[in-house]
Amino acid sequence: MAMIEVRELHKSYGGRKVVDGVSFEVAEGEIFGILGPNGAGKTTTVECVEGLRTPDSGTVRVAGHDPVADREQVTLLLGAQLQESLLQDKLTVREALELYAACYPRPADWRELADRLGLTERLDIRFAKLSGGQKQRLFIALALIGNPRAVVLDELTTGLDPRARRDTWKLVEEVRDSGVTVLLVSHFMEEAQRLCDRIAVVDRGRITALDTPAGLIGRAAARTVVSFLPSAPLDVRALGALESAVSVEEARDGRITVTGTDDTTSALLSHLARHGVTAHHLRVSDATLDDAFLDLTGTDT
Ligand SMILES: Nc1ncnc2c1ncn2[C@@H]1O[C@H](COP(=O)(O)OP(=O)(O)OP(=O)(O)O)[C@@H](O)[C@H]1O
Repeated sequence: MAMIEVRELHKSYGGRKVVDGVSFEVAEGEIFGILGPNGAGKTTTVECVEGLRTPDSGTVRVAGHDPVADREQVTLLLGAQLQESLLQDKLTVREALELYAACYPRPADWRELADRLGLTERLDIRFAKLSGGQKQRLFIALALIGNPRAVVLDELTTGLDPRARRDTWKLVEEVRDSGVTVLLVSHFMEEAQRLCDRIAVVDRGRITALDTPAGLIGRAAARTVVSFLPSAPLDVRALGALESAVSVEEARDGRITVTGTDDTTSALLSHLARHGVTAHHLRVSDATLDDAFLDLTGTDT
């Protein structure tokens, strides 16, 4: 049985479809990502999974339970990351952990959890005085305090500096390694690529692709990115006509970037040789999840 199952989920606000037939399953022990541009319907989808919103139609199951009808059961099975506004500024880390632990019949040992999440030194610090990274660590601790089998983490690293973001990613991996299934909402490509076993790309309320990060990248039309500084002026438009070329850009410093497939790279090198142009500072790289995302949604994040 899947840990989380969503079938044909529909939700509208004021007649506007926000979630339009979303279906996916999250297997036990998986980190499953929901990735999409702002307003795509990601939060609405996971709030239906958490039982915070009632779907207009479709079914949602968490370990076989309906989040609306079996609210109490699902609250015990599924930990949810709090929104910042729900914690009082004056509450200390210790008070928050004790308070939330008291809400569950079989809570985790909050001292152990604080230790795992690097919060032991911060126990007497008030919430308002914590750094962004420390707040997020506290939210992860609170999501895990009821010993859930799965957690929903929504835009966990938004607003964090790169270092704190990487530390948080490590924690999410540790959470998965401890046997907890993770449903992660993100609009950071790098985050999804690094953490997720599978990703559903959501655009305007629909899933446009569902695959492993490598599968999504492979599916994108553009797979190879070549950039170079030409030794002599080049007709940039002619490069756009090369086999399977998807885009050609010329930067202000004269660097040209051609996106396409391996065939485009071969055609480009032959083209340069024919025109007696040398490619200085040549870089060839595989497309990233960013490129795949643009292909699959037609939008940037
Ligand atoms: N309670 C509500 N009433 C009306 N419209 C809403 C409500 N909640 C969300 N919306 C709208 O529904 C759309 C989808 O919102 P949602 O938060 O699910 O998207 P999202 O993909 O999580 O976006 P973001 O990354 O910006 O959080 C947005 O246009 C949002 O303004």
